[in-house]
Amino acid sequence: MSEKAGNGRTRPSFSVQEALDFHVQGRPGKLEITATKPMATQRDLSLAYSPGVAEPVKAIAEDPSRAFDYTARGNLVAVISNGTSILGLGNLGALASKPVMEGKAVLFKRFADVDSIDIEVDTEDPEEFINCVKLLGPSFGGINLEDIKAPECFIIESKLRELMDIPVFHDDQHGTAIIALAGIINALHLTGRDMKTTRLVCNGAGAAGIACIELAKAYGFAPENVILCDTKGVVYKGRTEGMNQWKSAHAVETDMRTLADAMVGADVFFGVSAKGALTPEMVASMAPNPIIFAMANPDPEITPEEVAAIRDDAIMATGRSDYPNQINNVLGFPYIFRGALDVQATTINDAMKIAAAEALAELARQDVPDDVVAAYQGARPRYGKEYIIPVPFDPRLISAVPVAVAKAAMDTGVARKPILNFERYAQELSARRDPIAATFQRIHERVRRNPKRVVFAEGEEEQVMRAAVSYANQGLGTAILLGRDEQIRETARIAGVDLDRSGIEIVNARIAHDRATVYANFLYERLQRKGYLFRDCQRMINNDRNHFAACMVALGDADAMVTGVTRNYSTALEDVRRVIDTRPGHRVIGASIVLARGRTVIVADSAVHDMPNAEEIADIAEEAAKFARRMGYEPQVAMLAYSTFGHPQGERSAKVIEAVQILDKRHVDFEYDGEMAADVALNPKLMEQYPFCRLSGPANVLIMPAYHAASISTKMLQELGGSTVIGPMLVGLNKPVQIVPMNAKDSDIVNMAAFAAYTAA
Ligand SMILES: NC(=O)C1=CN([C@@H]2O[C@H](COP(=O)(O)OP(=O)(O)OC[C@H]3O[C@@H](n4cnc5c(N)ncnc54)[C@H](OP(=O)(O)O)[C@@H]3O)[C@@H](O)[C@H]2O)C=CC1
Ligand SMILES: CC(=O)C(=O)O
Ligand SMILES: [Mg+2]
Repeated sequence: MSEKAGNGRTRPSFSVQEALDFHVQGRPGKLEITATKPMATQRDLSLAYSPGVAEPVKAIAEDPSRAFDYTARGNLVAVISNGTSILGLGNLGALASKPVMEGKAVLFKRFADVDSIDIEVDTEDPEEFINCVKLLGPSFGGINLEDIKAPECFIIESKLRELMDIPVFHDDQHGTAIIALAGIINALHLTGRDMKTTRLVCNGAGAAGIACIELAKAYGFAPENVILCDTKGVVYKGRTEGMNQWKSAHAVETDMRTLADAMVGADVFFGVSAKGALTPEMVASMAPNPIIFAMANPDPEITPEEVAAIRDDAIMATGRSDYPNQINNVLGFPYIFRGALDVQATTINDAMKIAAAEALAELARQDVPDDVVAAYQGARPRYGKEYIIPVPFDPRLISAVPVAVAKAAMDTGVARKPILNFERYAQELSARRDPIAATFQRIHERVRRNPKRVVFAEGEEEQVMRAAVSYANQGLGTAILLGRDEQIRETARIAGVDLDRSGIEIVNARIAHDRATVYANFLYERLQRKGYLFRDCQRMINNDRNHFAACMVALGDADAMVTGVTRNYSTALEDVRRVIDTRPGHRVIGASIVLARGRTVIVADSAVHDMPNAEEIADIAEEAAKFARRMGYEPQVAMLAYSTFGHPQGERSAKVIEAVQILDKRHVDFEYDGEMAADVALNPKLMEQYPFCRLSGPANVLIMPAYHAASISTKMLQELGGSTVIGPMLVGLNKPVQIVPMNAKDSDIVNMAAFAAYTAA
């Protein structure tokens, strides 16, 4: 199910079971480790391990800084917790914190290409914890402490900062403080307030609370205007109950005793405490145009809906991704460490934190360019009440924040390896982004704004049901499960899938008589001169779900279709093509997207043409180039063969050479060349040996000389090369249909359904 959030956006939701299934699927958890060097031959082994490994060992022993050259240390951050304050869930122990820590580790990778590993340390004793982390120093380029409760976290962090020569950063303290500062800089600007006279109440005097107000004061808030509260109420001078030295440092002379007292007339509320801690009455008592950052996770101190019910002049932010204005440290830690690692900083100091906050605040004030709109669910946000801070998916963050952090590190003398050319650095940072993730996000967002009805032809299969539920839950539209009602419900019951929700329809092909006759007539019209009797068509409609589903799409009862898990690809394709034609002026091909080592290439034709002739190869190249553009890439098409520019000669290569000549005659509007071998197409050094080659860089579209080459190479890459292969996607049909591989997981099916919906007119 999906709910409406602010800004007219759809808020995807999920069930407890879905969250658990997400973690259990495939390899349990969210992380694995892959090698960056080949480990195939005896020589590889003797270089990677004994005896070759002795050489970097000796070099590092002589000069420790060489560890950044010869090991993964320079890009490796440990996410370390003892689980004493997991999100806002409390002290649930080291082991229970592992899903969060794995999550932080993968966010490091996803957003900033920082390698990261989680470490859960099973002790509540600060001394033991400090000793453990201190001894891990040689392994990492940085330490991200996480979800350690106050006040122990202060002792732990300050001691480790003293003991270690790499950045030690307690994310719940400084990450939160940095993002909150970024948000408050803009919120004050929008409400015309002066920081020096603004009254701030912070509820929560733990890791996040203390750090938030410390940074706010360092930036200009007057100490007397900042009131700190905890479970005992206001932290006032002279209070003895539940105090510690970190709270005492922020105690003020006041008669206020409760949060409710403090909130009267307050300009700003920071919540880093617990769900529901702020009441509507307290919000009502705040100053005009109040600023409310309810940052507790997973549930905020008060919801935006509750605030909106009381007053409409508030600037509202939460820690969650499903409301506007997410004040969450995910906006900070990946990029702050990226910048710190890139200059081999010895620490993350205040100047670096403030630089990060200012860079974030500045980004929200800039116009959102076209290629960034997708990150904002398709809406182009404008700096204002509902947009004071960028979203974590904003692709500009990776170049904006690390640059600011690295510069500040250099300016304050903590950078061991200065950046020499910041323009080039910003470009390198952008290249670290995973383009396909952004593409799929764009596809999902586009569909969410214009939801579609997708028929899932194999509705009785468990993974298909899960995909359908996820499709509907993500707000992508209506998922129609085709199959026997009884059978679908029984399988769903056993698998624990809840189908009784809006956005899911079950259609029983056998008893949907009214449409079945229409479909049979439609099919008979198409096939009567191809050797089919009416009876045959009736049978296909009644007994075969691919034909039924394809007719639904052909006749407008559904917008798009997904099938494939129960039948091999070519059979499913034959079924579909009996019902749906090629789009005029197009050619039906399969295009696979291969993601390998930060690179994305499109491979075609990976589904349809067995042994294409030259004309067909040229058509495939044109269709694949269009597909590439649709996916957001400017095509650079390599026409592949086993030969390169005429050597060695052979029959298949001759067809590819002819295809290139055909494209020349067609004056197509994209870069292409060939014939060439795959290594020449992909490796710029090899390409340099052919200076006349018309490609301006490594190819991103590879046209295979035949189906077998496409199929074998993509499947080998998937199985042996550690690459992700998406597809083949069917391109060129007149109606959107996608066929998934038989081993597709529910997430693959959802992606294909979303892609089919995206291409539905
Ligand atoms: N949005 C974001 O990016 C982040 C959000 N957070 C959220 O902030 C919250 C606190 O995290 P953290 O600082 O790490 O935790 P800590 O355990 O270090 O501190 C918790 C603090 O909250 C106070 N507190 C708890 N419940 C209440 C309540 N009902 N009313 C008033 N004060 C309360 C505690 O009071 P006392 O001292 O009296 O026990 C303590 O001071 C969590 O919900 C967490 O999810 C944290 C980091 C980042
Ligand atoms: C976001 C985060 O780190 C927390 O809630 O603890
Ligand atoms: Mg945390």
